[in-house]
Amino acid sequence: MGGRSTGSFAVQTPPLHTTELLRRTAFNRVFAAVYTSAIFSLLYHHIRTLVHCKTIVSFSLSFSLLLSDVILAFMWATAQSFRMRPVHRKEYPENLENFIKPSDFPALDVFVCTADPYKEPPMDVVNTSLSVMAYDYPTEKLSVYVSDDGGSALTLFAFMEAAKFARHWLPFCRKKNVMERNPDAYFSTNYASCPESEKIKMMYESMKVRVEHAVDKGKVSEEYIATDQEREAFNKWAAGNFTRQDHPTVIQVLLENSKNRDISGQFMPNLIYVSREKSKTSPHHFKAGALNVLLRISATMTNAPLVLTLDCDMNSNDPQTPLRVLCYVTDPATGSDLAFLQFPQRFRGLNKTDIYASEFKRLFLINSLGFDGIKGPNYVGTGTFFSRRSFFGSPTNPLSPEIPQLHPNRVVHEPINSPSILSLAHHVAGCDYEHQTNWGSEMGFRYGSLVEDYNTGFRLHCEGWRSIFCNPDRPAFYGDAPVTLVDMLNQNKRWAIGLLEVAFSRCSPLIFGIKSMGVMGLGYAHYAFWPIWSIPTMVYAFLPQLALLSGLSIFPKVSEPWFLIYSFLFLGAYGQDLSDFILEGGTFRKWWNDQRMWMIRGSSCFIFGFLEYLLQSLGISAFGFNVTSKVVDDEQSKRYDQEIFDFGVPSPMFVPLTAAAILNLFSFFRGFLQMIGGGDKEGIFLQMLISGFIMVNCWPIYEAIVLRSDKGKMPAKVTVIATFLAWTLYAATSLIFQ
Ligand SMILES: O=c1ccn([C@@H]2O[C@H](COP(=O)(O)OP(=O)(O)O[C@H]3O[C@H](CO)[C@@H](O)[C@H](O)[C@H]3O)[C@@H](O)[C@H]2O)c(=O)[nH]1
Ligand SMILES: [Mn+2]
Repeated sequence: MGGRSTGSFAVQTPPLHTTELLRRTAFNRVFAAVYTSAIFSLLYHHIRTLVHCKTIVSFSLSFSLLLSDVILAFMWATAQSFRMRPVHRKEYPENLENFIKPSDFPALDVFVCTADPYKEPPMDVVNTSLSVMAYDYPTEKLSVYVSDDGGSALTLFAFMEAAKFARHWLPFCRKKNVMERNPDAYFSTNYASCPESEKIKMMYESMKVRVEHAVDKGKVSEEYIATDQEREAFNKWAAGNFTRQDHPTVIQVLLENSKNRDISGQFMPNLIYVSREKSKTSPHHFKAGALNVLLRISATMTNAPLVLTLDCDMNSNDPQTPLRVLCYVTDPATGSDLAFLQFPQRFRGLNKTDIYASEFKRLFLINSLGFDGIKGPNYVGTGTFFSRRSFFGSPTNPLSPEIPQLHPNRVVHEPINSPSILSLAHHVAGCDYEHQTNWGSEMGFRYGSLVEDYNTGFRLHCEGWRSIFCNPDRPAFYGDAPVTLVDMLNQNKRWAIGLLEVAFSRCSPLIFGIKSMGVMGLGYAHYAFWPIWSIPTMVYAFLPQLALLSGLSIFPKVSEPWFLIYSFLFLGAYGQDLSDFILEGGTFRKWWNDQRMWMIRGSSCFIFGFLEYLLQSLGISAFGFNVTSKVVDDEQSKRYDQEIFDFGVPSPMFVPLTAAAILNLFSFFRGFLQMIGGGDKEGIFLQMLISGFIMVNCWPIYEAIVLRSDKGKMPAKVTVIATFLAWTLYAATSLIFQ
């Protein structure tokens, strides 16, 4: 950080940001060395056993254990990239005034994506957008673009209403210095009640009633349409052949910052509704496609150098967030190779011990701190401030877009609502526009994976861009996490498929990634191969138990030194995981639930993701982006708040999970009988430990099968199929293990 001299005294300019290496780094490195030796000795043990196998059965058993442990070792080794150099950063937005005047702030384009008015209620999208429109940022530099992939008049209507409400809401927030600028969140807290706030609340409630009424009816009533201009906009839907998958582009400028003023007389930010052209014959590339259209439309209208991407549920919780971003962006020391700043995904309304581990503390926080000490965190799709330039080639090798109007350096002079701009905007939103261009491959958000966020961040890092992790004490954003098990598993299955698409692509992190960026590539490979976690999970959930049921001992005896290696490897990995978790503000109960969810993912959504990916690769089936529902019924949310697992909606993904639970129970009791009956105790001790540990983890499943009678209990169908599966496995293996 540079100094500044005042008169004859050299005064240190107060810093904009600081970075501190975490204290646990040294320990992490030593521990990694010790743990590596333990892994190698275990692998040696496995290979030795394998060589001495005399039968096919014992060979396959040993081979499965070896394969599982090799995969676990791979996961562990690649995860070390997150442990070698973790850092904490701090920003000091209060010092910003020493460096830059508000009139020199860079412009900011905010992208909000939504895709389905029934899974993502338009009122939620509106709340998210209002929360960023109310940022403490010069309004003439702020634009909010909403992408509606649902192509819904209901969402447009909600935004027409929001534009009117914003005229009151924005000055109110400024005047009262409200921190919570998402009206829904504000009015559900203990806000300071006064005549003015009550008046605004009434307006908010009546807007909500109109929007929800329209959503319930599935159309916008005549009485709600106020002007000819609005009617004209809705006429596009009335034309008859307008469907979600097939419709022309709709671009509606709802607020213009050189024209529209709020009730206090201040100009408003730009607000633009976009629903890109869709046609059944052109691929639309889901969210990445939507974001690229917004990149181009915003280029024609405002072309701000800073771009914030948000999911429709991710609303702002701190109006000063853009100022934190400026702490890095305006600092000359930051360098011109900064592609994006990532804020962690945080979630509103998680239950106390986070039973579905939706917080993803490792993914969104711990590992991001680790990456931050190297080249920076991976992009997680939302809460991300990009430099527009980073979408157009590497830091040293810029790519020119196919038309000059999209160039990231261009300054737009015309008003956004002028006919020439609008016609260009429609042109770049067309579904054939990207034909034979670099969009999605070298330019913009990258295609080819259902986790476009992971893929795009990965490719940017490979190109030589950096990123920064920004994790202020007051969370910058809050989003929604799925509150039913099946929603969570479906979301994670989509991620698994998307990750495998990158893992086995031309630019696999394992080869291309490590070649381009060393240790960072390892971290990316760790994520790409997440789904293969299902292999060791399934092996350890079934194999020792099936062996136990046949009275077969497959692990070292307690008295053998190899037993110590096993114990060290297990306790070491779990212990370090727990300590990372606690050091970053977690609790023991949350950690416990987190490790349980990893077992559950490994034996449900990851296997199914794996299979679906295979089927797609063989051309047998195709998958899409199945949007996570942000609506919950009261009963489900009650169960969630009571921390009860929700198996209510049957899913094939529950079957392996339930089969494992049943099998572990039986094998444990079989082993227990053997032990008290004076059989071999030492030989089956480890198998008993594993079964016992899994059983403790499976408690919610036993409860859901036997003890519960509410609607979230295990569907009988699943229990029957799982029991049959467990029994078949037992019958088959007991023949083989003879
Ligand atoms: O065709 C589509 C599909 C989705 N979306 C939007 O993408 C966002 C994320 O969708 P969601 O169903 O909430 O997915 P999640 O799995 O919860 O999201 C995580 O994972 C996604 C990648 O799978 C990332 O894009 C997200 O940013 C990240 O939060 C939402 O705003 C959607 O409206 C679109 O705009 N168009
Ligand atoms: Mn989401």
